[in-house]
Amino acid sequence: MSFGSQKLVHTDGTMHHLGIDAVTPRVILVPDPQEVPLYAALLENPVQQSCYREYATWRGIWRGEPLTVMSCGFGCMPMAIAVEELHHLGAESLIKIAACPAIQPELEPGTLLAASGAVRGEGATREYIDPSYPAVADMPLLGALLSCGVPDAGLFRSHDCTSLETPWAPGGPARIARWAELGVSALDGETSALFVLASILGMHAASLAYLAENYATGAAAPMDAQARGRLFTAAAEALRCC
Ligand SMILES: O=P(O)(O)O[C@H]1O[C@H](CO)[C@@H](O)[C@H]1O
Ligand SMILES: O=c1cc[nH]c(=O)[nH]1
Repeated sequence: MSFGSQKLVHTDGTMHHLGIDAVTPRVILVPDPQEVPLYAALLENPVQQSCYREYATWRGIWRGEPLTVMSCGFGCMPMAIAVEELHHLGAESLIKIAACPAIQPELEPGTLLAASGAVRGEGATREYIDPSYPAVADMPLLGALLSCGVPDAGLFRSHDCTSLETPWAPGGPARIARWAELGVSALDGETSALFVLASILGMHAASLAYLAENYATGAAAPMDAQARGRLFTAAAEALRCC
């Protein structure tokens, strides 16, 4: 499947936005390029492949298998570009990992939550396909996460207004309460684009959050080296099983 996606490359063969010309079939995506080396340090023989625009790419070995850790930038447009270009390079399975706020009171900060699907509360994916198209996780990859120590899955809301949908923004608590009433568990900025683009391009995608805070209760947990280790290990093991 290509959905009309065009492969845009520089004259040296590297992808127009990612700045790389090859990738492993399995990729872990992290919004912040500065966090990529922290996760890559958990691989054997980590090597930096490229650092271009907001896309930093490292590769290494996880329990005998090649694995890439790459930044996807913040928000749905950079994520959509990343998925398209990874598709052109032959990537097959993608898991995004990030720290996200929970919005249901029973969700404990410090726990992991996988996305079963995502509200398309952003503009990027509407440019690709009608809003009635679902943003859902790849079922085998989601199942692998749940078998690899992730206790639960729920709906994420991916949106373009991170600073407005907080408990301290004017009108923020009401916005959050509305989504909580509709069964949304957590907020993020990229999962809906990951799911929609992966679906239309025939790739496997999942999204995993470390719940660093809970907007409903005010509770928080540190996003530290131990938290990164748990998040990364669950994603790397799930990719290895699929
Ligand atoms: O783990 P970090 O970099 O905080 O990423 C999360 O935080 C961003 C917004 O602040 C979201 O887009 C989400 O994916
Ligand atoms: O919507 C979001 C996404 C990430 N972090 C936040 O605080 N809000």
